[in-house]
Amino acid sequence: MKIRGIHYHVDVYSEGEPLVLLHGFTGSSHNWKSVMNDLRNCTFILIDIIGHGNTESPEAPSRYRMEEVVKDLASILDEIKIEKANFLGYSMGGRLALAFAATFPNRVNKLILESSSPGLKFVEEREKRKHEDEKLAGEIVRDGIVKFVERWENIPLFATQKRLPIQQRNSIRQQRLQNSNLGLANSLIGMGTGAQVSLWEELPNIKIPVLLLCGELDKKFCDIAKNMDEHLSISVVKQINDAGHAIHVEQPRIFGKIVNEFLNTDLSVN
Ligand SMILES: C=C(O[C@H]1C=C[C@H](C(=O)CCC(=O)O)[C@@H](C(=O)O)[C@@H]1O)C(=O)O
Repeated sequence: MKIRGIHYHVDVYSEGEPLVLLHGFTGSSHNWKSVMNDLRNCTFILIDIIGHGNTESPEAPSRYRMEEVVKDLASILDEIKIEKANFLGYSMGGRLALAFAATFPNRVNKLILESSSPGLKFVEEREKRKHEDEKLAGEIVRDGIVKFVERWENIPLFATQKRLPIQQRNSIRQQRLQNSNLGLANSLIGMGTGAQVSLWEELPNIKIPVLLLCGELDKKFCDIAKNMDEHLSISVVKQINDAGHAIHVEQPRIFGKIVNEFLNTDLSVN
């Protein structure tokens, strides 16, 4: 569908409560197939984020800025005539889901953030990370997608994925390779962790229920989740045992059970 001048790949599977699923950097909506069967009573709204999957990769990095992409999400919901939805975001997708909730608070029922963050709190760390991401973006364009994916799947954050069956690892690799150099590079430049504004200051203003998921073996993002939990109004942290960063990949059954319980529990405050 054409959204604010960009062709977006959006799949909608209708059954119950609307749930927007937002994948991570280098991912696509295909990543969610392994957990959808475990999620009850959901109308799945699967979106390939700009620069990823079968969604267009515009030339201008500025079009990937978080402020632009949250407007895209609002337009997608308008297009499919859904006023309000639950949101589940993994990693980069979680940063996007949180930015959407902060921008359009009346359009989010419940928020699930898997291994994610509100960005970086201090300008010095943002500038440093922005420089690192821009350097990596340049290497993606210079060296090509194959070399980048080989490098990316071997970063320490994904070490636990080496325990996965080789067929599953190959499937993740093939999906990553479907992305374009330009799309991934511009995604890093436009909406990377260093490029986005800090949402730490927004957390106390988020008045909807938030489930913060982290993998026991991903200490960095468990620390971030626990810190976020201290600033959010209605939140809970669930640390999943024997899982790293991509919990929905490494522990899909437990992931589905926890997400189901959260989505199907009435958390309204009297
Ligand atoms: C390496 C760090 O940050 C990157 C890691 C995770 C994020 C992500 O979306 C990865 C998804 C995947 O490949 O499974 C990514 C992002 O949020 O954009 C970060 O760049 C780190 O140590 O912070």
